Amino acid sequence: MKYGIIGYSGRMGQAIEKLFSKAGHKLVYQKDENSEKETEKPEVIIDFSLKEAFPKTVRVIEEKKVPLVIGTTGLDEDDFAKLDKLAEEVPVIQSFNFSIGINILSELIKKVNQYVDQDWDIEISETHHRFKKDKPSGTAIMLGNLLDRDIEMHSKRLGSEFGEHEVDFASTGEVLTLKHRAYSREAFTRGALLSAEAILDLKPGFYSFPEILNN
Ligand SMILES: NC(=O)C1=CN([C@@H]2O[C@H](COP(=O)(O)OP(=O)(O)OC[C@H]3O[C@@H](n4cnc5c(N)ncnc54)[C@H](O)[C@@H]3O)[C@@H](O)[C@H]2O)C=CC1
Ligand SMILES: O=C(O)C1=N[C@H](C(=O)O)C[C@H](O)C1
Repeated sequence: MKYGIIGYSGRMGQAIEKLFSKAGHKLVYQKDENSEKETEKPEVIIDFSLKEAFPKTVRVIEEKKVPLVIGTTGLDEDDFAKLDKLAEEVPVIQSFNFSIGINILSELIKKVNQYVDQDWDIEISETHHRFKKDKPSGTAIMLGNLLDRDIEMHSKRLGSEFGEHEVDFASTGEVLTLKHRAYSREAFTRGALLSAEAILDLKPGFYSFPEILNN
């Protein structure tokens, strides 16, 4: 597969290239804040850049009309409206967290949510590396949106932590804690690879990562 990366020089861009080349795929397009290089037209573009890069990502996909796998966080409703527009022309797979574990955690949270009433306190904590620009994480926001109330979020920025998310449910007599921790960026790049390979067979439309996992 010929693929492109927007956010090539970043932590995720570099991790994507490492896993994709191991899988035998060919990098033909790369874009960063101040550079862009294309040797052939890509069959799919992977975006792990930044919120401020998003308008340019939209323009690149509008121009190249190729499928998009996007993991960039910090996107707002207007950005999602632009993704929906792109998805009229090409398949788009979006996830704030491409790890299998977080998608399992999401299902567990939906289950617990059926049992806890207003007598239970619920709080979410996330820990990431010191260089992460957005706070709270996109994953924490996504997990919070699975619950039927506004959730207190706590963020730590420590060293080179790859990503830890903890959801605590507490009544006055007990605490139930669900936690996921990434030990490597491969936790995310594996899901991005699965999505990039799957998207080649998809019709135009907006797809979540769970939809790809369940296929
Ligand atoms: N969905 C998921 O599974 C995951 C999502 N992420 C998200 O991916 C994004 C990138 O994370 P990192 O690689 O750690 O960040 P980073 O800061 O290491 O890399 C950001 C990249 O974006 C590029 N960039 C910045 N402005 C740009 C612009 N205007 N045009 C094009 N490129 C531009 C930079 O050159 C750099 O290559 C973040 O939003 C992060 O939250 C990170 C890990 C997993
Ligand atoms: O910036 C990161 O590293 C990560 N960001 C994503 C997020 O904001 O949820 C996903 C993962 O936790 C790693």
